[in-house]
Amino acid sequence: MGPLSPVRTMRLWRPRSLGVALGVFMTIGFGLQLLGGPFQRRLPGLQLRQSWIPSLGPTVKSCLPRQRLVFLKTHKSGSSSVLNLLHRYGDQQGLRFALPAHYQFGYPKLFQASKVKGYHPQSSDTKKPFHILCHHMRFNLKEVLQVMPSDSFFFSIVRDPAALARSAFSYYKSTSSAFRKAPSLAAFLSNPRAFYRPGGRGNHYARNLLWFDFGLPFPPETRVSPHLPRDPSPLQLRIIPSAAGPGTLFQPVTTAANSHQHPAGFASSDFRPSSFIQWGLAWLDSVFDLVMVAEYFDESLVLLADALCWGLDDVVGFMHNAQAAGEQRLGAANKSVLNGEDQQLTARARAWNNLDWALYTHFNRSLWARIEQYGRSRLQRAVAELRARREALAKRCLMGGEALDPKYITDVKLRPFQFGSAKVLGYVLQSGLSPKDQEECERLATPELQYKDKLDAKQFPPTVSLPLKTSGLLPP
Ligand SMILES: Nc1ncnc2c1ncn2[C@@H]1O[C@H](COP(=O)(O)OS(=O)(=O)O)[C@@H](OP(=O)(O)O)[C@H]1O
Repeated sequence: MGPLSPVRTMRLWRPRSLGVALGVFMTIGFGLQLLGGPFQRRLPGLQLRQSWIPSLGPTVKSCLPRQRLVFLKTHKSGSSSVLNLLHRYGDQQGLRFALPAHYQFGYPKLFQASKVKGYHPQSSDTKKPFHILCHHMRFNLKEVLQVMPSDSFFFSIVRDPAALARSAFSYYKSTSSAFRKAPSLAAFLSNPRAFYRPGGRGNHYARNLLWFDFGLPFPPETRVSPHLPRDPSPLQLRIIPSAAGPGTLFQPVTTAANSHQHPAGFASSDFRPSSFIQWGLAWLDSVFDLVMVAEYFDESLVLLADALCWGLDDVVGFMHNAQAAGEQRLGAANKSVLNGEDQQLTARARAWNNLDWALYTHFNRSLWARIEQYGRSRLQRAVAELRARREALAKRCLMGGEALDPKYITDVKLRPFQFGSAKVLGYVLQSGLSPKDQEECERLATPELQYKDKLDAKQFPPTVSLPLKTSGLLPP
């Protein structure tokens, strides 16, 4: 490997070295606190990513589409819907995917380059043969850079930990020992310590799953605050009027006094992100070019298309991997007025997943800062256009125009993998589609596992064994 550029060197701060740095940092943290102001601002050299400049508008096309991508597919956060658009784009453009031998890269272990099918150690960025790395992993930058060029576009997605907890509890009920013992999510969150043991089987699904997937080290004091289950500051959720429709979601409200510092839930000093967390977030900022927010999925897609210099048609798609009762769960987390029980559950889930809540609010803020840069009304127009195209596609492609219970999906190519305690919804195509529409609609509706198999077969075509010349071995 040639000399490391400062950017690459800094990016190689992997979790273990980060952990040591964090330990040192925490010991001097108090002194730094005395300097006042957010610590992040005192690390000018740490911001490694090129700062993002929004494009000038639809008429000015001065960029080249980016085709080297690392997508950290976090769990239960809308990531399968993103995966579908990556699969489609890479498939149509003939790009090479860094694929796992099965469906994940040794998860929950940290990502290892050796788990990539067809990987051979490469000496330089230019020789790296893959364009897209996007399947489930626990992020490990050093190993990712063995497979992908360091100037790849790094991105990921986060979701409100309360919605994520509802989704994960139902999906991983039998996988996590903590969830398995709990009769309900409400019972679990009312006294998590009664069920949860750190390091217990599958228990990374039960607490701070996003933080885990991002490969960050856990602070030594990862334990329930003595104030739990007291709720953090009263949660208010505001519906954004412009985001009407099924995708209508919320923006955590901040009070006027603290709007630039602490989103709702951090207003209480108990939930102020510690310096440890701040450091982890600053590190992620230095690595990831964009972190999407599931609650603002369409807004995130528009920003993604802009950052990648892709068209809207490249990012428009259908929702994948929704669980049958998911809409109620999603609704519960996003209703403007939550009933007492929902509100308590939401608050408890956010407090229990305190690291994820810090991640989520951090990236929610970054997204909104980016939206401001892009221009709110310009974004609204693009989101409306995206939704109109999605609706038109749904009408053209889908039986019933929407996701259906798997009992209706008889085509194995389209039936989503069923797991967890709720049904996973999928799609049935309209009959009588033209061959062109059939192909396009199938791409949009294909679940992630089947699409991965298709890409795998394309990249690694089965070797055809040559017919043997010995006629004696051939059947008569
Ligand atoms: N576009 C969009 N916006 C908001 N939310 C979305 C979106 N697409 C998928 N989802 C919801 O994300 C949940 C599935 O997440 P993942 O695909 O990451 O799950 S998995 O880890 O790959 O199994 C799953 O949540 P639940 O239904 O609550 O389980 C999906 O409904």
